[in-house]
Amino acid sequence: MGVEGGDLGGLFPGWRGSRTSSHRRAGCPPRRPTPVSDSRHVKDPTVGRKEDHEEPSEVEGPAFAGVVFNRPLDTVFTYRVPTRLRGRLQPGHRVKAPLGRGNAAAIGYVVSTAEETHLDARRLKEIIELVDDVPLIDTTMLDLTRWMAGYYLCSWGQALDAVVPAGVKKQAGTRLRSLLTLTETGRALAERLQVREALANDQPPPTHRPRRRGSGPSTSIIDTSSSHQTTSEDPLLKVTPKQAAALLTLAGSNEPLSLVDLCRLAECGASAIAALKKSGYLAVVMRRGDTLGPSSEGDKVVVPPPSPDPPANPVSRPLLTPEQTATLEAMAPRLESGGFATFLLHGVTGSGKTEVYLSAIERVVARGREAIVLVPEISLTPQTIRRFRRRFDRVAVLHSHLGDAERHRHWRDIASGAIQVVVGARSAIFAPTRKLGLIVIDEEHETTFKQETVPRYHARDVAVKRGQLEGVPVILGSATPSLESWRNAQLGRYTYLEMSNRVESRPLPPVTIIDMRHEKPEPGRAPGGLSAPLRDAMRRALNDDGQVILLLNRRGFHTYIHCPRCGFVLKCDSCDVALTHHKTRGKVVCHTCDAERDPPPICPECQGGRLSYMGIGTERLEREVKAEFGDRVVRRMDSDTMRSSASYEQVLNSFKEGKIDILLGTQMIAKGLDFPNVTLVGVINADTALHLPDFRARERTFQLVAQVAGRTGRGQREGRVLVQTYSPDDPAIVHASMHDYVHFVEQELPERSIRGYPPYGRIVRLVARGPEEQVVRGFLEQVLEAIRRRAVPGVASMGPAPAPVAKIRDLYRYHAQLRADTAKPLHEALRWVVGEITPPSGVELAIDVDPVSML
Ligand SMILES: Nc1ncnc2c1ncn2[C@@H]1O[C@H](COP(=O)(O)OP(=O)(O)OP(=O)(O)O)[C@@H](O)[C@H]1O
Ligand SMILES: [Zn+2]
Repeated sequence: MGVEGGDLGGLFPGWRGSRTSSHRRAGCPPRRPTPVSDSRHVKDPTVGRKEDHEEPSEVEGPAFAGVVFNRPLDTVFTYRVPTRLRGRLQPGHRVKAPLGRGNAAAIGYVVSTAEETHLDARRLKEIIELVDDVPLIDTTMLDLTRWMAGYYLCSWGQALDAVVPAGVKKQAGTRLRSLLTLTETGRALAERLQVREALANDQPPPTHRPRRRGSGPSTSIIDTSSSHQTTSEDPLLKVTPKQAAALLTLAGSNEPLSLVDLCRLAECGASAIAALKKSGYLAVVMRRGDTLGPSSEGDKVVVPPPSPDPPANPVSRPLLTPEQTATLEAMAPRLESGGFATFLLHGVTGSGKTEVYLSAIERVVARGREAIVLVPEISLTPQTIRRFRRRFDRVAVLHSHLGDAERHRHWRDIASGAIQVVVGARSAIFAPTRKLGLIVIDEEHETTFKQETVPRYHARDVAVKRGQLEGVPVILGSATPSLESWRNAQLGRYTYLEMSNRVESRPLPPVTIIDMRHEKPEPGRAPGGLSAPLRDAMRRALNDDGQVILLLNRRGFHTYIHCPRCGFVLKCDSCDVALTHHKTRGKVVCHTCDAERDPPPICPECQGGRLSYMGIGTERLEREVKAEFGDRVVRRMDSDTMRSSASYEQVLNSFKEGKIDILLGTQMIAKGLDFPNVTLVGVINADTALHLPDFRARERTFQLVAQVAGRTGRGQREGRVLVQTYSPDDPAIVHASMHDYVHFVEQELPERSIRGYPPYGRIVRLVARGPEEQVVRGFLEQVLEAIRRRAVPGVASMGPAPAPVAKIRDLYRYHAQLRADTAKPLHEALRWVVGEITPPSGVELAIDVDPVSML
């Protein structure tokens, strides 16, 4: 597949298909499906089926369509559009079409239509049918996905498929119902019946209504067994009274009716209907309707149910601080009259960034526009959602745990223009808004905006591209911007806006570093747990009726199990990862593949040593804290305890109401939370990410510490922060403790620059994985050799080498890196890999452009 010449647009610059059914000739028409077989031999029962009951008119609409598929094929396939679909089929439609040697029907996306093709039309295959009544994708999304395919080195079909949620593709929450309608002959007969009735009742006969088009956009006739009357006998005489009642009922109804409804309204039985169908008076149409919630039919607008929190009227808006006002004024021209611009809003924790987003959105909503707000999944807290729901009537929240049907309904509501604000995680950037006016990315530095499966896109960067395509402003907000965004602001690509003060001039909390190298391990206490200064500070805060947050970014009880006699470390059987001891469950668990087993009684290696359990995770910390502060209410928040969003919401509510004194947990508690009574934040181990083999390890550490420190001192009361570390001199820790982003950046950037790492250079990471180590390695070596042979100027390559996590789920992993000053040469060096390179069986190759994970 994909072996013929020709290119997709963007990545594949030759492609210039026409987007509309204009009469423009497709400049370099897409390739035909390979291998080309005469469509007359396509053995598909649906081909040539009589699908429409509209009379054949002169055929209108483009005769050819370019279609892409969710496969790693960098090809736009040209198909013939069958007569019955001409004029209906549009770019953005999903279609079923024969693909490949076997001509198996595959679902693809129409990306272009054309009147002509330079290919031999007779040899082209024909589209089988439309999958959806209306196009799922608009032209902006076609452009955006084409850009994604080019930038992230995947196929256009793969990018398109990622944009449409599964629930929408499956049309979850709706089902096809078969309904009955009159055929031509049925309608003629019904009209005669009406006349006969009218005459019998001595009334003027009804004027003949023009024939309605039986099929709306969501209707297709599937059974038109219109075996026209051949008998010479007048059919009027053969119709029974019950059949007549049924015909008259349908003639009087504006809509097709279900069998049940028709029988009820006409007071007839199913046999009368069956007879009418058999005589060709009735036909069955399929129509899609909702199975839940407010119904929608065809393309009617569905207004969602009111939000659970009714908008507080009048909405209480705080008086904006001077910095907030200045920020909004700087953005005002774009908010009020549109146009693309990217604003980097660098505001310290608690400076009121969210309030700025809300006010900015109000301005675009006021002029009838919509906004998309992206937040990291863990920030989709009830607290955040409530703030949006209070200010806007129609908010759609796109959680990752939405069911398919709900997601489908949100999608339709958004597409119908019924939603003002879409708040969601990464994939909400593809929300099908009608009149987009603003995109906001909160916590723009977060790594969760990067998708780790194909297409490996970064939602922040896609957002900027979408803003550019749609001509709308984009706000990137953070207290700790990514170095990429910082540099883009320095280069003038983004407009830099700063808010350096907390609201109401609250001070940023003082941070104390505790050097754990000098903390003496006390008998009975976990080394690396609560230090004496932290215990003191906790006691003081609690005695003062303050609340405490403790961050430890490791779950489990012991984090490391080894044999002191032979040095053996207990690892997962399937992954190159040390196992964590979960004491409550009584298991050792792999945090990579989730496999768990009983802890071995003795060292499995030397069969003699007793295993020693080391390290501290949140489970052990919880026990320590409870032992120390027995009279206090302690809650742990990590993915082991927070199995549902309900438990998350419940804990946060209790904490807010002061029913919890000490909240401890992983990064889940580090971000976005806004609780005024938190007077102490303790970081148990600031170094968990510091020594990872990742050039961003320092940046991540800085961000985490600065963000969690920002959770205190947010109310009337002052807060303080204690940071336990074994690396007290590391710049990430030192600068975070001084809330000094700028100095951190100034010292970090030169190191990146010297090594050619982002934000100065661009990276593409290749990861190959497979069950046999030598095969994986050999394959990646071949790929790199081929890349090196191409010798694209400016591209440096490194590797292959075993990935830092060398095995996951029994698959060996090798990685390699390509680097260049800009993205272009990297694309050039790698573009051919998509669609052309076939890894050996069992081996997969991931091409990760702008990777955020290096492990
Ligand atoms: N102008 C204002 N006057 C009074 N209170 C305000 C104002 N703006 C925001 N606040 C309040 O200050 C607190 C912090 O604001 P907000 O949550 O918007 O800050 P933030 O910068 O988004 O915080 P972070 O990045 O730390 O999560 C909130 O409780 C908010 O309601
Ligand atoms: Zn594992």
